[in-house]
Amino acid sequence: MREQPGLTPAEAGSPALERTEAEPWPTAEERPDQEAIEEDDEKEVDFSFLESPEPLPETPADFSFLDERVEPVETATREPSPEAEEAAPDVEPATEDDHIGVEPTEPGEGEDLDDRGADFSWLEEDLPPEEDERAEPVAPVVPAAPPRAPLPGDAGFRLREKPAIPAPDAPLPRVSFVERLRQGLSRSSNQLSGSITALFTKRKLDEDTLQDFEDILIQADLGVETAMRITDRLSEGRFGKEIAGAEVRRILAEEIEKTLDPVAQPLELDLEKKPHVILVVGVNGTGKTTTIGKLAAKLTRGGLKVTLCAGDTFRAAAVEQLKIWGERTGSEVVAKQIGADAAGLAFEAYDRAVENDSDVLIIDTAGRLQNKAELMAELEKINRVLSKREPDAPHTVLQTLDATTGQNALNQVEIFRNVSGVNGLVMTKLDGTARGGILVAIAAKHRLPVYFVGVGEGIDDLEPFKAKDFASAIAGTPLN
Ligand SMILES: Nc1nc2c(ncn2[C@@H]2O[C@H](COP(=O)(O)OP(=O)(O)OP(=O)(O)O)[C@@H](O)[C@H]2O)c(=O)[nH]1
Repeated sequence: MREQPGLTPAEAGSPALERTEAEPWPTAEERPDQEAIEEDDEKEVDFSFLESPEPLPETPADFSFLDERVEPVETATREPSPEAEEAAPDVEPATEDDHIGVEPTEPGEGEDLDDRGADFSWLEEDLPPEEDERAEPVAPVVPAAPPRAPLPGDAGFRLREKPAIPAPDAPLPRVSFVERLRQGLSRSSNQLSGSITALFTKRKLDEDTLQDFEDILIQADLGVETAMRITDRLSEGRFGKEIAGAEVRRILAEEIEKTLDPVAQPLELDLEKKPHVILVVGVNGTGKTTTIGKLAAKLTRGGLKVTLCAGDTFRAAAVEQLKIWGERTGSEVVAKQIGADAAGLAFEAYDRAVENDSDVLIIDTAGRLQNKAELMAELEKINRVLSKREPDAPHTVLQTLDATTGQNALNQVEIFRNVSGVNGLVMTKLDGTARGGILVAIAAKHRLPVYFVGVGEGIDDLEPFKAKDFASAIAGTPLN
């Protein structure tokens, strides 16, 4: 379009204002309103007309096209074949009795389900295994889109590529217990490995090195006795020679395994004397109740019947916690109100376990009372009372030890062993502790069986204790 001086672009684009060559544009003088237009442009635009109450001028609408005759389009119809006529049943028109269009039922109307004695037993039936019997889903049939012609490279466009959708995370494979033990003990082993590497890099095995090595082992909670034995073993035939860190770790693992091997035993159940009674003792917070739950899970999964006794009548939460474990494992829980006599409760629980034909009775106990003497008196009394029912009961007195407490655990075994005749240990919280070495010191000193180790709070986080796995996890050597 030709340039049109004196007009705003909007006006210039308006067909009403276009002129031909033959009809030249008027000059400013010829257009007296031009000034006014320019003035108006500078002013604020007045949209008040939009709100004007005046009605729009009515132009009579032309609907005459509706009266025009439209020629019918001829369509081909097909008469039913005589065979089809014969086969098709006669369909009567619907009557009111056909109930086409269902009346909504008012709440409360209709049949009374209770009166009919409806059978809901199917609700309790086990669901069939989903995987095997599920029908293959039928994929919807979607017509394939016609292939799109590629845009020419010089067309000035580029098709935006859809960002790649990351594949959903594959379910994490269940980490083996050994792996979890290694992860759990990695703080303990990293500390030890780091010190060993730093000590033995380009250094001959002399008195000072051996002394430093012994100190490292003691700091790792392995105990003086074990530390001295490992140091002696290391110096045999190697004194005055260079030794690699890997070789030191291998010897360390071997010696730890030697110490732990005699105590890594399974918990033996004598079901000739049903119920086998396990009394669980230990300082509060060391994981007694949690360990009882995990043990009950293992036993019930193994097909044994278990009764639990909430003998920690000092702490309400412990009773509740045990009840939850009872529900989870399908074990009956014998409990009483807070402050009840724990020995009396253990006695009743024993009778209940006999009545309900339990294979195993596990008794929880308090870890803390008003004072230590009171706690010890209570534990002694539980033993006494139980032995009235069955001379060998409790058959197992299991002490839980918290791996994070380090050297303290040694003293705890000493005390509980004397008072309640501990004859087996479970070390809990080996996940994430830097003090896992304490188990070696306890094994060396007390020589009590270590039945299980705990590496977490979950139901499956308790595993039989294996000397080789533990030794290689602490020493940081590969498992072979
Ligand atoms: N990380 C970890 N936590 C654990 C483990 N075992 C127990 N716990 C946690 O330690 C805490 C104390 O455990 P409890 O089972 O209540 O200990 P308790 O000895 O019965 O305590 P009291 O009833 O106070 O005597 C809880 O939070 C447990 O979940 C374990 O192996 N690893």
